Amino acid sequence: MVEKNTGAGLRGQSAGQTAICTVGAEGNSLRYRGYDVVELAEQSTFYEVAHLILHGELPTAAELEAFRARVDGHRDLPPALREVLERIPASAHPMDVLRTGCSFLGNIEPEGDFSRQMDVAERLLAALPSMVVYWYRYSHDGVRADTDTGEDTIGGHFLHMLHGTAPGDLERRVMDVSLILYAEHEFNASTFTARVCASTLSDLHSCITAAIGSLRGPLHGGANEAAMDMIEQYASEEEAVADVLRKLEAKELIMGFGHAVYRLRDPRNAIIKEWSRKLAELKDDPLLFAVSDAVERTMKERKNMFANADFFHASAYHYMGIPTKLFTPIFVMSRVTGWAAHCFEQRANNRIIRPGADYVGPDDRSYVPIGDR
Ligand SMILES: CC(=O)SCCNC(=O)CCNC(=O)[C@H](O)C(C)(C)COP(=O)(O)OP(=O)(O)OC[C@H]1O[C@@H](n2cnc3c(N)ncnc32)[C@H](O)[C@@H]1OP(=O)(O)O
Ligand SMILES: O=C([O-])CC(=O)C(=O)O
Repeated sequence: MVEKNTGAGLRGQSAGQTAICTVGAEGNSLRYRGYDVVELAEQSTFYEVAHLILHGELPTAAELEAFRARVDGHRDLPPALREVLERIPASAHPMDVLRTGCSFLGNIEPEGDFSRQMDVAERLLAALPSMVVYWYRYSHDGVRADTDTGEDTIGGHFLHMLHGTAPGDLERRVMDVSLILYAEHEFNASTFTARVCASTLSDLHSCITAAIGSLRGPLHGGANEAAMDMIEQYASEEEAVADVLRKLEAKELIMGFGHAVYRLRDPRNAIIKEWSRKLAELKDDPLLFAVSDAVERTMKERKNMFANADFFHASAYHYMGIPTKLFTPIFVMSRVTGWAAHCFEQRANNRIIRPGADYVGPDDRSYVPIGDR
C-alpha cells in the first residue's frame, strides 16, 4: 500500500539558499533584497525594483535613467517575431503566446555566452509586454499596434498599447504597484522551475519559457483569472456569499485564497485591495469591489482563510479595462525579473538540481516476452 506522502509538494523543506527575497522566518512578510515590499509599493517605482532585483541594489538617479533607457530601447519586436505572433489565433491563451514568443526570441536572438545574461533579461523585460499586446490587438482587432508608445513605465506602455491611448495617472500608478508586488517570491513553483532549468546550464530563454508554463496554472499565477471568472458572475454581495458557502460545502477551491507559505496573511493583498477600492471609486462602479470584499469576509469567517496576491488583482485589472485573459501575462511582465535573478544566482553557484524519490512501485520482476503475457 502506498503510504501518505507527508513531504508532498516539498512543503516546508528548504531547497537551497537565496539572497534575492524572503517571506521572513514567520512567513508573514515579504522583502526584496532586504527591503519591505510594503515600503517599496508605497515609495518606489517598478523600474527601481526591477533594478534592485536584477542588479542587486536600488539604483542611483543616474543608474535608473541608464537602466530605463536601455530597457525602453528594447521594446520593439523584430519582423520575424511579429510574423509568428500574427499566425497565432485569437482563441489562443496569451500565456501560450508569451511562451512561444519567448522561445522564438531565443532562436533569433540567442543568449550564446552567459556573459550576455543581463542583456537578455533586460530585453525580455522590455519585449514581453509588447509581444502579448501586439498579438492581442492583431488577433482581436486586426490592428498592428505601435510598440513606440513613448510611455516611461512598463505598465503605462502595456495599457497604452492595449487601449491605443495614454492611461490616466491612477491607472499608471496601479500598474506600477502591481508589477512591484508580483516581481519576486522566493522559491515559488515557476521560479523553482526556472532554477531547475538553469541548473542544467541551459540558456535563459529556455528557463523563462519553462517558468511561463509553470506560472500559467490556476493554482499559481492563473488564479487571478480564475478569481475574475468567479466574481464577475455575482450580481450582489448576497449572491456572492451564498455561492461561496455552497462551494465550500462542496469542497471546491476558492481561487485567490490560501497560500503555500504564508499562514496568517499575504502582505501584498492589503496593498492591491486598497488600489482596487480607489479604482472602484474613480470608475463609480462599486459592485465588483463590494462582491470581492464580501467573498474575502466570508472566507475569513467560515474557513479562516485569507486572500492572496491574486484575488484583488482581478477587480483592479478589470477596472482598468484589461481583458481577463491578459491578467496572468501581466504577472509574467513583472516576475521575469525574479526568474532571471534566480537563474543568475543558480548559475553563479551551480550544482544540477536533482532530488531523490521514495520508490513505491512493484518489487523486482523479470521481463516476460510479449507473446507470453
Ligand atoms: C501568486 C500565487 O501564486 S498565490 C496562489 C494562487 N493560487 C490560488 O489562489 C489557488 C487556490 N489556492 C490553493 O489551491 C492553495 O491554497 C495553494 C495551491 C495556493 C496552496 O496549496 P497548499 O499549500 O497545498 O494548501 P494548504 O496545505 O494550506 O491547504 C490546507 C487545506 O485548505 C484547503 N484549501 C487551500 N486553499 C483553499 C482554497 N483556496 N479554497 C478552499 N480550500 C482551500 C485545502 O484543500 C486543504 O484542505 P484539506 O486539509 O481538507 O485537504
Ligand atoms: O510563493 C508562492 O508559492 C506563490 C506566490 O505567492 C508567488 O509566486 O508570488
